[in-house]
Amino acid sequence: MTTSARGSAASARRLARLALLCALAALVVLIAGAGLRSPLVVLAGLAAVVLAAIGVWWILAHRGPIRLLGFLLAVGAPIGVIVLYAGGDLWPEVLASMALWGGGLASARQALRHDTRPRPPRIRPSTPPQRPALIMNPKSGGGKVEKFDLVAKAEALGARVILLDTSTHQDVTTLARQALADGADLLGVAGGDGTQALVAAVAAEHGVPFMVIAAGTRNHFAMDLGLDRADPSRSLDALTDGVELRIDLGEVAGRPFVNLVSFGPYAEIVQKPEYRDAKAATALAELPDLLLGYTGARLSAEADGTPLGDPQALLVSNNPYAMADLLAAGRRPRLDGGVLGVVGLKVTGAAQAADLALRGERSDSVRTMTAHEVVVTADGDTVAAGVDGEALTLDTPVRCTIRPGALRIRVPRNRPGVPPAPPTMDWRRIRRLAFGPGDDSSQSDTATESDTATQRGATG
Ligand SMILES: Nc1ncnc2c1ncn2[C@@H]1O[C@H](COP(=O)(O)OP(=O)(O)OP(=O)(O)O)[C@@H](O)[C@H]1O
Repeated sequence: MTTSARGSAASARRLARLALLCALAALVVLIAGAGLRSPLVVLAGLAAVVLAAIGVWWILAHRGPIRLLGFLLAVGAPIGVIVLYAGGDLWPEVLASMALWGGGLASARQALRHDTRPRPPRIRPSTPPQRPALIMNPKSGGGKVEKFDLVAKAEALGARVILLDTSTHQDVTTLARQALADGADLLGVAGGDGTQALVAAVAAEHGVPFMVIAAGTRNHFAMDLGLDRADPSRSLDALTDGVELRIDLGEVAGRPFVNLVSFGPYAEIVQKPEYRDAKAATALAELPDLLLGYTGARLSAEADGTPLGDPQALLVSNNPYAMADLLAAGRRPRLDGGVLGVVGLKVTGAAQAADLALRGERSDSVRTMTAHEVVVTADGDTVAAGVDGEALTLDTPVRCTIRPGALRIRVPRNRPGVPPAPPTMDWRRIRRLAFGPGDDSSQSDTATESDTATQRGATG
């Protein structure tokens, strides 16, 4: 074990012990304050979570009086439990116990982070491009191309800039192919993830490097590449002081994707013409029929031949998302694992909604796996899909595959890097970390010393 790995293991052990201490203190404070009423306090808290989840389900899946009842439950349950604690004069104990429990959770997560060394991507030697061509969308990210003066900065570094004419729909695939025919030796995009995927596919097809300029609104792809999303002009450093990575490219119905394909209610709703003008109202109007299966496509799917049943919603991603993070920022620890991430979700009633609220990703409503091929069928000839944020209608069956290492990607040598994804909570692992024999067989991927050293250099 190296000195830094030993330091990390020691920190993980300290944090795991602190987490257990906080959890124990949370229990002691509660029992000391509430005595025999402690189980009731915990039960009341859990009941509030369950009732609020049922309320949320009724809001989403029903209309009229049941939706109203759902609203009352979702708001009333947390308020009710607060009033109950206040009435029993248990406020200080409950607050202190919750604060300690929160501290315990935070320490536990930190301990797991220290114990997990994500494998850095392998960096390949490469020479700077001589004739880079960058496609820029002046409308992306609310006008970041102009705001960050990207055209002038890129041209000053010797790049040819192709500015999209957003008054009409331009075929970016043809623009990218033309740029290569004109002699470009690197393609890049300052724009949304959908545009990134189309141009990345052309780059992969011709074996030239691709470059991402984080000028979109969400920039999910740029985030998982570890680029600076606050200042897209920093991405241009890849032209002069860059390194090359090899990453995977997803393919759905023969079309490339860099992040995610979604099927189900979300994909159906965003295709409604009225969605652009009234997002929340359209979602609330459409969700009940979609969730209860009265309208919309009934999906069924198979991952590498394993049936996934008939999920209500299905996400297929280019490499799996960190589960603990899926509903938050949505982060993929790596983009070169050579597999698709698959998440199927099925909630058909209030009980399952409550189970999902209590057990999260461990709930029976969630199914996760990795696969090389996912085939999605529906009860119609076509199905709505969101591909890297673009609303599309695809012919069924829809085949999703992955092309491992298909894309050469050039990123700045000095970039913020990918923050480690929040680990899934596992108290048994915390106990082992705190008191088990120290070892270096952590949950890391098998990072080699040289990889780690290169990544440290890469992330500055
Ligand atoms: N190929 C294209 N030709 C012409 N205009 C385009 C093209 N692609 C996108 N646009 C226009 O640019 C706008 C913004 O594009 P895009 O969706 O790529 O960026 P974004 O919304 O900022 O990114 P994100 O995917 O991160 O949300 C679109 O709403 C559309 O008006």
